[in-house]
Amino acid sequence: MTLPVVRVDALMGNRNEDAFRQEAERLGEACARWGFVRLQGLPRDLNLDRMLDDVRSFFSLDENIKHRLATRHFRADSLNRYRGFFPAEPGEHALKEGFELGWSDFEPTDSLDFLQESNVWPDVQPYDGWQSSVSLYFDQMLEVGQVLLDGLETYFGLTPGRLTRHFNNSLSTLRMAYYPAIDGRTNTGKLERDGDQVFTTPTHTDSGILTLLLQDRTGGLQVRNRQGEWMEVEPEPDTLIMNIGALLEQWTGHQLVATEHRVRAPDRSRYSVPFFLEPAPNAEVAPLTDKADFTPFLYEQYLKRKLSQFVEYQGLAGA
Ligand SMILES: O=C(O)CCC(=O)C(=O)O
Ligand SMILES: [Fe+2]
Repeated sequence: MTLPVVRVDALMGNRNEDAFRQEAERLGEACARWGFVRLQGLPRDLNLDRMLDDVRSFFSLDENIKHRLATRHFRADSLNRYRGFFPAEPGEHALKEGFELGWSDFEPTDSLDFLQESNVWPDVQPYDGWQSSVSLYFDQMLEVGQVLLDGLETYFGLTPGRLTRHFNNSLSTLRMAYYPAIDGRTNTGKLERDGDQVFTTPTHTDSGILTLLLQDRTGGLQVRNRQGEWMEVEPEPDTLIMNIGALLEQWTGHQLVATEHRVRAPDRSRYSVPFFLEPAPNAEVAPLTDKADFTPFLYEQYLKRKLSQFVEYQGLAGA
């Protein structure tokens, strides 16, 4: 069994209305049934191989350069608590390094509110133009995300803009991730296990709206289907994996599902790039369908509550 394919080109640009409706229906059904989709027919100017090269070159930077970007949880004198680098922590529940960025246009401010936190960038770039290449990828993910939301509006018969309008000034996060190879000497302490398999990202659902995942050719991503069986999502060229987050599940009254997934520990280095599409802080989350029944709230309230559950973010202003 493989995940359904949705063609992004059918949902974009000079679109043919019939093809658009048909693809929006496929997208909605796949998100309702699986919560996971393979995206193909991606924009021509989106260069996935280049992004993976950019990620590998970031993690090959000198350790000191990366550590200067670490968040305060890992580096006491850091000004950043939200956006930045996190090192691998052998013995913990996950085993990966990461570097997280938000919307590239945030200006540095001295506000204590982490929602105002600006990006940090390496003081030595892997190559000239690396930062603009990564920023371009961020903008392209935001655009693909909007195209998909546009399709979901059609699937649910919503007024155009009902969802998409909440994504200007988005709080979306781009994460570059590096999973070191594990071997017999690795401290696998608290890592999740299932039979003889070990997982460097434990079973979870994503918390936001939707995730656009680029993975290299190593493999290891597993998704739990409706029967409760784990299936492997094989890497494929020119493909992104999309999955629904818990907030969109709630927003749609559980008509779309946030599906559990996990990542098996690799025996060689693995690189992946999840882009977590998130609304603007002041987006009002109010029932989207008549199946949804909850009191409206602002996205920033949800985010602060979520983050306060993660030890890395303890002490965030207002969290
Ligand atoms: O690295 C991956 O392939 C997926 C990671 C993931 O599920 C996550 O960061 O939420
Ligand atoms: Fe995830």
